[in-house]
Amino acid sequence: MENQLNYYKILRNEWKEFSRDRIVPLTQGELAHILSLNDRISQDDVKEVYMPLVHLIGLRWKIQQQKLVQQAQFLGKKRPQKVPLVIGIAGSVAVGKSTTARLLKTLLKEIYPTKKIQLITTDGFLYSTAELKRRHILARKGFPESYDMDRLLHFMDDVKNNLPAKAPVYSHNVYDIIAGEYEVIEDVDILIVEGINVLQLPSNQQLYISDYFDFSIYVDAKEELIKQWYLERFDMLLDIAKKDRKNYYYGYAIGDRSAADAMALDVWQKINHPNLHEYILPTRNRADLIMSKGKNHLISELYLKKY
Ligand SMILES: Nc1ncnc2c1ncn2[C@@H]1O[C@H](COP(=O)(O)OP(=O)(O)O)[C@@H](O)[C@H]1O
Ligand SMILES: CC(C)(COP(=O)(O)O)[C@@H](O)C(=O)NCCC(=O)O
Repeated sequence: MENQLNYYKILRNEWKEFSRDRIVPLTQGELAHILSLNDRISQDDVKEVYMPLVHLIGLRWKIQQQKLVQQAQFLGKKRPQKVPLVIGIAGSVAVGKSTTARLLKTLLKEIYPTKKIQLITTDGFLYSTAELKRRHILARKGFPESYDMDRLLHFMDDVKNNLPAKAPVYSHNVYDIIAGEYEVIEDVDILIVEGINVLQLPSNQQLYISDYFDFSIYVDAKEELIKQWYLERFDMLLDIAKKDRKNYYYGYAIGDRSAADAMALDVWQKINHPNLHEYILPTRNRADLIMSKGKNHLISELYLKKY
C-alpha cells in the first residue's frame, strides 16, 4: 500500500512499543492459554502487534463510554444506556480475517474477563444456496448482491440498541447456510463483526454497516500471497472433507487432487479476484486501521487513520 495522506504508516518495530507499560501485561500462563486457543498465531504477533491493538481498542472504548455518559447528562437521564462496542474486520476472502478476529476475541476476553465478548461473521448473511439459485446468482457468491445486507443492517441496529439479535450461521464445509442455526447476541459488551463486506454500502440504503462500528480494521496483503493462502486453505478443507461424505468438498477430496486444485484456482480467478478489486479493496480506506501482512502472514506494517 502506497503512502496515504490520511494514515500514519507505522512499522511493526515502532508499533510494538505502543503497548509498553500501558496495558495489563499478560502472564506467561495467560499467553500460553491464548496461544493454545489459536494455533495460527505466533507469540511474537501477540506481543508485538495484538497487545498494542488491544490497548488502542481499550482507549476507543473509554471514549465511547465517556460519550454515552455525556449524552445521558445532556438528555437529563440518570444513567447512560448500554451500547455495545462494535469492532469490524474487513479484507479479501482468505486474507486471515477470521483468524485475526478469533485472536482478538481471545485476547479481549483475557484482558476483560468480566465482559461478554462475542464474534460473528457476515458469511451467515449470505443468501442460502437455494436462494442464490432462485436469484440466478450462484456464481456471484461473495459479491455484494449475494448478501442479505438489509438483514445485516437490522441485526446491527438490534445489537447497538442492546436488543437480543440472531446471526445466521454459514459453514465452509457444507458450503451453505445451516438452516435453523443462529449465533445469539445478547447483552454483549464487545461484538466483533468479521467479513469481506463490512465496510461496504448496502444497496438502496443510506447507512454503511460501518456506521455501527466503533473501530474498524482492514486486513491487507498482496494478492499473490492471498491467492496462495486461499489455495492452501482449500487443500486443508479437502483434507478435512476426505473423512466426511456429507462435506461439500468430499467429491473433490477423493478425486484427482490436481483437478481439484485447478478448480480452486479457477474460482479464485473468476470470483474472488474480481470481487477483491471491484468491491473489497475500494473499502480499505474506510478502515480505522489497516494491518498489512507479508509472507507467512507476518504483519509488517500498520496504517492508522489520522482523523
Ligand atoms: N496469522 C496466521 N498465521 C498462519 N496462518 C494463518 C494466519 N492467519 C490466517 N492463516 C491461514 O490463512 C488461511 C485464511 O485465513 P482465514 O482466517 O480463514 O481467512 P478469511 O477469514 O479472511 O477468509 C487459513 O488457512 C488460515 O489458517
Ligand atoms: C463465503 C465467502 C464468500 C466468504 O469468505 P471468507 O472471507 O469467509 O473466506 C467465500 O469463502 C466464498 O465462498 N466465496 C465464493 C467463491 C469460493 O468458493 O471461494
